[in-house]
Amino acid sequence: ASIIQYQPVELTGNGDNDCALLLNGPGRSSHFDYQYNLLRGSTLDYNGPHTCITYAAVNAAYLDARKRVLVAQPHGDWKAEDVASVGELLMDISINLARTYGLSYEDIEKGLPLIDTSKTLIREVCPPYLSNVECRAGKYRRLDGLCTNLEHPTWGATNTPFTRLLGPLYADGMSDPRISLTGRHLPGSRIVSRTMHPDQGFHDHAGTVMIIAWGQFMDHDYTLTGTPLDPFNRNDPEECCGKPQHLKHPYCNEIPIPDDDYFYNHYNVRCINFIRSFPAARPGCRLGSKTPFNTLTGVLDGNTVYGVTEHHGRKLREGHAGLLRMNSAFAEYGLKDLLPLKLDIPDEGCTRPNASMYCFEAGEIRVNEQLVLTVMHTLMAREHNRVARELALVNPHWDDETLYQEARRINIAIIQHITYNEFLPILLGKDVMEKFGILLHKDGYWNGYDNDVNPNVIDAFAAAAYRFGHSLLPTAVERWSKAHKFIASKRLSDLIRRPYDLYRAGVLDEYIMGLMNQVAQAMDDSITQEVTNHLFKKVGARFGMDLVSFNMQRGREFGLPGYMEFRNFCGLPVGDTFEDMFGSMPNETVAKYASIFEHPGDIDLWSGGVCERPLPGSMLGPTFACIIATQFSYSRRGDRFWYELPNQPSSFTLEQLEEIRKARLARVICDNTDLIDTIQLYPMVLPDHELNPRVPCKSQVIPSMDFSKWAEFPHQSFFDPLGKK
Ligand code: HEM
Repeated sequence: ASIIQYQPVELTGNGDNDCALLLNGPGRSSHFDYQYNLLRGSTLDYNGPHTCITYAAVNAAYLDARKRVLVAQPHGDWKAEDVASVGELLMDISINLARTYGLSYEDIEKGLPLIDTSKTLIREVCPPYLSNVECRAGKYRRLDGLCTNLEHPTWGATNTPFTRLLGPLYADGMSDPRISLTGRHLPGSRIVSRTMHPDQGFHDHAGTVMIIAWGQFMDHDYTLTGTPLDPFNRNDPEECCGKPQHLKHPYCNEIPIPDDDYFYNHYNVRCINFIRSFPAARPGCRLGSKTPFNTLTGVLDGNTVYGVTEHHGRKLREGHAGLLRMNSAFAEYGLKDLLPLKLDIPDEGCTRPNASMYCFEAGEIRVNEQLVLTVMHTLMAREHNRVARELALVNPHWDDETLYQEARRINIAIIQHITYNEFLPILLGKDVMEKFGILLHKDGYWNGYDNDVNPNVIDAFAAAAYRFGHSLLPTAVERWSKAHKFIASKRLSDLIRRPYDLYRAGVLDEYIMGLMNQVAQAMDDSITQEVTNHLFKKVGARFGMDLVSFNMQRGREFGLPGYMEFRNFCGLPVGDTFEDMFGSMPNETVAKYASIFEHPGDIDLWSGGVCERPLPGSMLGPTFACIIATQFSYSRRGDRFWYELPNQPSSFTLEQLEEIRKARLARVICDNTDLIDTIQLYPMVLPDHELNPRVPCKSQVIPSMDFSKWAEFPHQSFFDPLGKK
């Protein structure tokens, strides 16, 4: 096979008939042949004459696409739907060129993105944040993540494409959801869900529900896929099932439910609504196949607390003393504040029993997805205000902005430290962390920032691997007393989008006590029916939706290749037959796969990943461990604001860094709750007399940070020993 070479062409005269892209061979097919996906271009014969795609051809495709696609050109912030309109236009142009020139898989994936579209009419509509951002190195990171990397301003920023670990597998080579390697349909997502992921309820041996809470809180720091939303209540549109084609939402990709479904057939449910993701506009508005995009930042930057736009960020602030706005509902009892009420668009992500009940507002829109998550948001918002007050004591001359930014910088460092110091060692285990270079330094600076690492979220992380948490979900969530005694529990589905228990004084602390004392479900193929049959159940309804089906449907519509390809990427043994899988998962699991899939290469990544046997010392099997560790490595090495770094405007002093290293989740809980006075050292693991003892909050076994290390001598003009000013 010949080596494929693409030649992006340097324009000097910018003539319309100059080549924008030279293909080393002729066009091969006038339609997208799924075979090309399978062959991935590797055995194609490229011995023909060169094919030249001219700037004139790109411009013609652009003008043609503009007739079909209405492109948004907002003056202020670019919202996901605005970006998507440009994404749709770019897809239309790419499809047009692919058809005209009969482009192969390889041409679409590697050739089209080489065209410099800033030399075409496309530049008229390219969002400014994707085409020309000037960065200056400052002390504080931007909320939208732009300029995290000074040379590549969009790396890690909001509303930019997910990173592909492997080239996508779309049925049409461009955007249609993946189909079987045989060219036929895959088994429906619900069939995979009910066959492979029934509710068996095994428990983990040591991990507490706090892992789930922190895990989901981290997920919401990382990833929220851009999808169309209902313009009124900002929830997923429900315009797929049962609608005639012409009334369906254009992004519908509904999930059929077989007639014989053991659960949904009782309620005559034959279909579950599902909406596809938006197409991204790539940086520089480059062409290519559909890539979904992330509306959050790829770095860990506490957007859960602070938001990702200036407008939202401002709204969350009190406006003085660097504080975040809170709701002092229990001030009369001397109890700590709750998050503020979500008053605008109150139904967004919130199931309200009546018009006088409100959910909560925080930096991330899914704060009310389930009560336990709301609890974590409350803790970290309280922590911000606690840090801001401490800083004000040592620096009374600091204004609102300085206090806010400094408290934010410290709070983000605390989140990063707890994640890598307490959460990842339990999730991945020390061996995996060592292998992927993500063990923290114990002292001194860590000088590992790498300008060439893009911290954007990996597609397979968002659409599959980091959804491992769905396997840990319990059927009921428990409340415990401060004396570590069980009080009561509530069904998980009754807490999803219904965080109202928190309006009862003292209950937040009881949930936190529960999080630390209740054991999580095992990380395995079994998933609670609370989310496979009852997800987002409406008030009074007896059934809901299926999260496991969503995971599969999302992976397919993202164009994620199958589980086997990711094993291969991770250097793990792969095979062409089901028997080849016996080593990595139980025999019965393999047999069940063989009963529904035609080819082992078709198995969905999320499904295969949760079925793998965990690695020693880890909660995860090798494929998920590899994808998740890769992401956490990118997010550290690609973050110019990472808290351990030296020599950056944002760097802490060594003394301050030593204080940040004292941060512990147990201390955050002790400092930001009302009743809790004893706690195990590592709240994500069950208490144990020897390994994880309970200690009093006031004991210095759980150290506190010393904020005097942030004391700054007032600037000369503030300092007036004679008291004349
Ligand atoms: C009761 C708890 C939870 C509920 C109700 C829930 C529900 C959901 C839903 C509805 C989606 C969107 C599915 C789609 O349309 O593709 C989702 C996505 C996701 N979930 Fe969960 N989830 C929960 C817990 C968790 C946990 C504990 C983790 C991780 C530790 C997690 C990780 C993710 C990730 C990474 C995504 C993809 C986000 C995106 O890019 O849009 N979830 N979850």
